[in-house]
Amino acid sequence: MTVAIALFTADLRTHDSPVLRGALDAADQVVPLFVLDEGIRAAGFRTPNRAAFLAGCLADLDAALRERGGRLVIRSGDVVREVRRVAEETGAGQVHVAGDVSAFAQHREERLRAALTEMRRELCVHVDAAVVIPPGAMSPAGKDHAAVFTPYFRKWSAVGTRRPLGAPRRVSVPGIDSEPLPEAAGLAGGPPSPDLPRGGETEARRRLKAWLAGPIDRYEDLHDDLASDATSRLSPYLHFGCLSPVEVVHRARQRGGAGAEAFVRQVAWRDFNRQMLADRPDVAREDYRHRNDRWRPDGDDAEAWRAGRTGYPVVDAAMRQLATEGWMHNRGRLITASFLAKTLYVDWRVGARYFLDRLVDGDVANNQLNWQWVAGTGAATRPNVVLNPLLQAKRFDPTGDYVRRWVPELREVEGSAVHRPWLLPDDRRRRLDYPDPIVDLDEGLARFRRGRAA
Ligand SMILES: Cc1cc2nc3c(=O)[nH]c(=O)nc-3n(C[C@H](O)[C@H](O)[C@H](O)COP(=O)(O)OP(=O)(O)OC[C@H]3O[C@@H](n4cnc5c(N)ncnc54)[C@H](O)[C@@H]3O)c2cc1C
Repeated sequence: MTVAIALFTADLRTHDSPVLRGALDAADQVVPLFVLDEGIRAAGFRTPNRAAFLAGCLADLDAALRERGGRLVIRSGDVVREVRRVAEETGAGQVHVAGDVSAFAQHREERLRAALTEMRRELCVHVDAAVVIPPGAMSPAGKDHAAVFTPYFRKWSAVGTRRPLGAPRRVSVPGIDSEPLPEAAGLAGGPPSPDLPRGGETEARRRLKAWLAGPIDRYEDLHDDLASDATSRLSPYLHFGCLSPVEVVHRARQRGGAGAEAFVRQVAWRDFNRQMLADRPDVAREDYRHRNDRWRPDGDDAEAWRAGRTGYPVVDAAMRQLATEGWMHNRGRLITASFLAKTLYVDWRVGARYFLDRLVDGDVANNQLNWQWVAGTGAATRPNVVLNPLLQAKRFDPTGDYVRRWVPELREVEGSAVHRPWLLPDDRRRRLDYPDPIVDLDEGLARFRRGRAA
């Protein structure tokens, strides 16, 4: 009886899982293993929202494997030590794992290879299943990344993708001890956001099916409209690998139409950011293009921003959406990031850290590089553009419904007047428990230009 280990990392699913399929094809029995590694925890799972979501993903993966006659084996500790132990306990001759270009995963792969070679076992590294087209497939991995999205996307669209794999029918697991499934509270201190989405492949597939059945057709027209909430909300499921991006793109293309095309283009941004980070791991902390900014440090302004009390309703609405759902609309992310980095001229790293702490889809490549894009230190071709929150509100929340949904203090203010509460008659204004703007937009703009020009 031969045994192989399928080591799950950022691919917490049974459908289109090259790792699970590879292990099943190679051996009679498979150990589906997830290691709660100290390194993973330090790298970001300690945040309550992502910890709660991860706990949901693992419970769902275990249930899916049980339906197929197997189960998930959980271990805690150093991933290499635990893989060695499981290989010794079960006599597994191979370990299957997904390729991953992040510095953390590369280090893990090197250590696994060394340990398994010493044990005369084999490490089988599969395609990077977290992206559609892995960084090395269009240009050598870790070299010569594309710095401009449009030509990258043209090339990306021309590369064929592999066909998604189905889920296995049966998974036979050898007798082996497992720790209990982790509880969210045990993974991270502090409660998650109250309206956090539920983690796991089942919920991911339900959402994808519903999305493809109709709403995707409105995506091109409505994806920027804050109140319509007309985006897929698939980002946390893609981040944790509950959904394969290859399958998502494949099915969207099958569906076809302008909405699907616009949606696929957006999914390509994940691959674009990942290939940049693969080549420039320093951009997680350092400017991609250094511009001698005289950033202001964390302080009262940033605190008002975090609390959703800046006095600019559209900014505050988006920050409160983040606090409540652990997720924020992309247009909200653009407005709030521009407000912090350019209007308040606070170091983009302060905002990026807060987003990473709260976002259930928080992801180093997508978060840091989007922050840098907005702050003007990233790949944006117009780095000095400042998003005026009042103009953004007029365009992307013309009725004011998004603000009224998230800022209860302003719920009684009708129409677009909700975006400028300081213009209300004095007696009405006084009755609202809502702050005056913490910054004058023109002064903010002048400060940004002075700082950047210096
Ligand atoms: C300052 C800032 C920080 C961000 N931080 C993150 C982050 O940590 N994690 C994250 O997944 N996305 C991040 N984004 C990108 C984007 O806002 C989210 O991916 C999107 O809002 C998720 O919602 P959705 O699934 O409904 O997206 P949809 O509009 O339905 O898009 C489909 C998918 O495409 C991908 N996508 C869409 N836009 C982008 C983008 N600009 N960059 C990368 N991928 C994209 C996502 O995986 C998304 O699920 C950030 C954007 C900004 C401006």
